[in-house]
Amino acid sequence: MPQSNPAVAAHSKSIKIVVVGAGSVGVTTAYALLLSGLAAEIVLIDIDKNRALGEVIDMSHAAHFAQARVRVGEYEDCAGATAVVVTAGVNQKPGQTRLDLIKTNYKVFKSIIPQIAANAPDTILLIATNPVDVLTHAAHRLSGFPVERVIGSGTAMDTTRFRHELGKHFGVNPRNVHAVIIGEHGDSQLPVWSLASIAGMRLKDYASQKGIEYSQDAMDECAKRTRDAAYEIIKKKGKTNYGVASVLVNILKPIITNGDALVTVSRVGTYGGVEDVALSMPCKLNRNGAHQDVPLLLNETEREALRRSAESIREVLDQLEQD
Ligand SMILES: NC(=O)C1=CN([C@@H]2O[C@H](COP(=O)(O)OP(=O)(O)OC[C@H]3O[C@@H](n4cnc5c(N)ncnc54)[C@H](O)[C@@H]3O)[C@@H](O)[C@H]2O)C=CC1
Ligand SMILES: CC(=O)C(=O)O
Repeated sequence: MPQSNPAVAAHSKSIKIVVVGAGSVGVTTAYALLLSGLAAEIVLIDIDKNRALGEVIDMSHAAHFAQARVRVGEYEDCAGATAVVVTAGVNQKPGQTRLDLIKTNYKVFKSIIPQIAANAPDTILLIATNPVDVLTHAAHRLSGFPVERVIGSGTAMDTTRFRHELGKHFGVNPRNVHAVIIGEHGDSQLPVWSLASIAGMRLKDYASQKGIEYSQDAMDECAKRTRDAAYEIIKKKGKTNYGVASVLVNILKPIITNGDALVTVSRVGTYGGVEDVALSMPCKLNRNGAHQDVPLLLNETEREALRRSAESIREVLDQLEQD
């Protein structure tokens, strides 16, 4: 339902958000955004104009119960957008990794990112298309935008899943679990166990205080279910959409409201000594984009895992740059 918070409503009056890609992720995001009340205007762009139009007609009937206008657009309509969410491209088939999508989706990005940048030179790009880290890097290069204004949804999705798993395990609301997944939104992601806490206590201490059994095996199982969640969902229903749509709206919210929220998103930088790659660390999000002013105190094992994650992304980028 529309937001009743007056501060959010005041921000939202002039907010236009463009969603490129009116497939499953794009329309679920547009719908979640519509119901959030965060935007006054939502524009859908897709190479398949008929598909986008059908979605818009359907969603305009939902807009009746919200406070935003939804319409089909062209790249010229990106002008004045606070953010452009990019969800265009192919998704994984059962058994495929996210990195398997790179060739096809890089081609898609070469056709769409320059058009967005030409029409909306001051906007923020929010990338969801996979492999999201490699494509966040590509979008930075193809747009010429500063790194702060090219944000990949990254491990915001995995962090949400991780908190869900830990919340179930410890019997608390996931919002009260302070734990992050960093690195690649993919197989080399890593949980930051050394900083995970509930009610200000390390997980082991919380378990002991509550008389809950604690084992590293059970924790590793939570991390494994997090890492493999997309594979499992895709095997069963062919795609993922609700989780990512909510995560994208949660990233858009502090951008729209200048909220300074800390979210694990992907951004180009130097990680574990590996230069010029995009991967996720907690960033402060506001109207100017994603800011990496939250240095994590990782232990030696985590620093090494982060370096390996960064190197695996760098290898794909090197390959892409050679092709
Ligand atoms: N970052 C994340 O956490 C997640 C990312 N994804 C990724 O999002 C992407 C989209 O997934 P779905 O929506 O399920 O796919 P989909 O196939 O339902 O939709 C993709 C849409 O992109 C459009 N498209 C393709 N080429 C285009 C172009 N050149 N210009 C404009 N539109 C174009 C298609 O017409 C289609 O409507 C995939 O890469 C998927 O892996 C999916 C879920 C989570
Ligand atoms: C498909 C994907 O990247 C996800 O659901 O995490």
